[in-house]
Amino acid sequence: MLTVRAPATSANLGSGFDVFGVALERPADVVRLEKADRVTIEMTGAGSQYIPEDPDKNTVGAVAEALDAPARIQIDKGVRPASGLGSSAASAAAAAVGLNELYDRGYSREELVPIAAKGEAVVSGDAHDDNVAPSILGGFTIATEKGVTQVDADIPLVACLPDIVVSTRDARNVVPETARIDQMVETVGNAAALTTGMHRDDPELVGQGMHDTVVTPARAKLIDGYEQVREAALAAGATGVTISGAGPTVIAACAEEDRRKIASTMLDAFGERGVDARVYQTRIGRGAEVF
Ligand SMILES: Nc1ncnc2c1ncn2[C@@H]1O[C@H](COP(=O)(O)OP(=O)(O)OP(=O)(O)O)[C@@H](O)[C@H]1O
Ligand SMILES: N[C@@H](CCO)C(=O)O
Repeated sequence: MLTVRAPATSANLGSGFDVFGVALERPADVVRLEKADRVTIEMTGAGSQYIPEDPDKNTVGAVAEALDAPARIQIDKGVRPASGLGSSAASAAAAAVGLNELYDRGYSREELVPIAAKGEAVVSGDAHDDNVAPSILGGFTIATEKGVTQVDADIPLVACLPDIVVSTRDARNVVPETARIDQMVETVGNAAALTTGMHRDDPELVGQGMHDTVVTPARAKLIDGYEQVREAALAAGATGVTISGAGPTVIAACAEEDRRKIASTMLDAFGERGVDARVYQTRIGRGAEVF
């Protein structure tokens, strides 16, 4: 029996739609695996009642098939599904790292990223790397068609998850098909600022680079209270605020000393809209760990 802890992740970070991602120190999925004749899946934890245990419908099933690694897989969800915190990716990342070790397949962490992404294809129809890459590698990741670049970074974050469900499929349907040239120029500048900020562990620059006028405004309409929560977090000292992944989690970058105040302010702002929420005071963290 092998145990893997794979972290939640936040994709996009505003200016890096389908490209940027970060691993969060918490929450995380904990997955236990042991060799078996066929794949079986048992789910417990946050939102597990909504997740199919059928290997054809669960992200870990596709990973086990890709690695030709049948196993009894027990998943304890720390990351609620349809959260924007890479819930489906955390399980897939844990399965890829764990089954690779259990069956001694010999893949590097980088090579496991596209394998784990096959699990993501099961739920969103597309094999995105931007959640599985940070969940496997940790830190800040840049996923392009050429592969993944990873940077260790240390930025305090607040992730506020409202009691709203946004599926990745629905959130992808509202993404505009085109952008104006001035929006493209702004996005390139912000993405460059954010990347530099990650290299320097600079929350100011990272927050500045999270601004996005293309995808985020379209998706914000799916999250009741988004604008109010964003404004409240900025007023409490957040250096940048955006939608985490496909939402509904709202994520803020900040200095360490402002994190607690920002967290309670975001909860209050959702509360004022009558929306229950929970908040994670977290930071950029490590990738999947095997115990
Ligand atoms: N192991 C798994 N863990 C979580 N969700 C799973 C798993 N396997 C299949 N699913 C399905 O995936 C869907 C959730 O994935 P989705 O991509 O919409 O959300 P997310 O992973 O939390 O968010 P995001 O990718 O935006 O960060 C749900 O329909 C859920 O039933
Ligand atoms: N980049 C993806 C992340 C969710 O899988 C999106 O925002 O749709």
